[in-house]
Amino acid sequence: MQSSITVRVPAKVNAQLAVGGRRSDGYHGVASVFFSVGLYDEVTVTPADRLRITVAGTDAAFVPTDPSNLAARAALLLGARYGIEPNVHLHIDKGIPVAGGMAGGSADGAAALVGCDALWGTGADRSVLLELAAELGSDVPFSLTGGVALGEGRGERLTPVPTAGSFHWVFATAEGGLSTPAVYGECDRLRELTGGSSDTEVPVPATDPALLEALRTGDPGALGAALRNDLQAAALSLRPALADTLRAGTDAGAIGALVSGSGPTCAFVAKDAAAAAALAAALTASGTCRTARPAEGPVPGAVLVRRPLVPAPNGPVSRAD
Ligand SMILES: C[C@](O)(CO)[C@H](O)COP(=O)(O)OP(=O)(O)OC[C@H]1O[C@@H](n2ccc(N)nc2=O)[C@H](O)[C@@H]1O
Ligand SMILES: Nc1ncnc2c1ncn2[C@@H]1O[C@H](COP(=O)(O)OP(=O)(O)OP(=O)(O)O)[C@@H](O)[C@H]1O
Repeated sequence: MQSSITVRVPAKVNAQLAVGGRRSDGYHGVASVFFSVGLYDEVTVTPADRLRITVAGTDAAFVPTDPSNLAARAALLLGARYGIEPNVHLHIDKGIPVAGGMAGGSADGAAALVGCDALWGTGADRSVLLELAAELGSDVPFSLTGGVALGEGRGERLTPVPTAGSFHWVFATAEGGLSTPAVYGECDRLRELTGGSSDTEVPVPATDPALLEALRTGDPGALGAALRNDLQAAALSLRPALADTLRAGTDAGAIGALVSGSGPTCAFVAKDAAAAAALAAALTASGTCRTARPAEGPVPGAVLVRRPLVPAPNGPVSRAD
């Protein structure tokens, strides 16, 4: 019989994040070019007598193990949809920075949806998983799909973006996280100083065609030049030291630099794998970040890495893959 399922799920960076005005529901309309990169969490789902969460990895101590954890919320939501008691142990091995602007919690929510679906044999359609993902959070649908995608609405309405080849990124993590609502709130506050922050006062968010062309042609220089994040000023306002990190990366040869999503992780583009390794070493040595890691992308979204154990037709139990 099947014992446990492990799902691997990547982090994201927003190669571009255009933020519209604050809507009446409190969210902001966005045009987000989500880009999945090879920094991963793994979520292992095992049958248990009750819903239980454990967390390992860097900064595990900052991740909630109560029902507010996005992985727990995902199990509860999928269970409620299919009338299943969500009695599972969810073990999260964190490789994605916590509260770092790289959708770590969202990744775990997406992974738990995929893992519980496989464990319970619910066979949910992709469209159902995407709908539940959007209910969990604006970034969760993209964690499910991975690749590169344009996110509209509050970020949950996805359209795949064609890309060529692989791009080389470096991610510089910071001590301590930033709260996503606080960064959006700071963005509104800064906008109030210069003309208003509501839906009617801020232009409709749109993507830059130069970014889409850079992705389509696989040109890292053009990607670096087209990076843009409307939340960056707010993240820098809340954490001024991030300017030093961005400058250190640019001085060390990055061909593009921006704050990742709501921060405080800073993201840099390098021309190839060797340049990314050198840039990560220089950033780590600069003392302007906790550590810097290279990662390639795009990569797929949440995927099963260990399939259920199933009885072989004429023999002992074996792995399905
Ligand atoms: C900054 C990004 O990571 C960029 O991809 C996302 O916009 C944030 O997505 P997320 O963490 O999944 O956020 P959610 O869990 O949906 O929302 C958390 C809070 O962030 C703010 N929020 C989020 C998304 C959005 N489009 N507008 C917002 O104003 C709201 O205050 C909301 O209450
Ligand atoms: N599985 C989880 N992993 C990490 N944080 C979680 C998780 N579930 C809930 N949280 C809560 O969510 C907060 C934000 O963490 P997360 O790592 O998702 O931030 P983020 O990467 O900045 O998110 P995003 O980029 O989607 O805005 C944490 O401070 C924590 O309280």
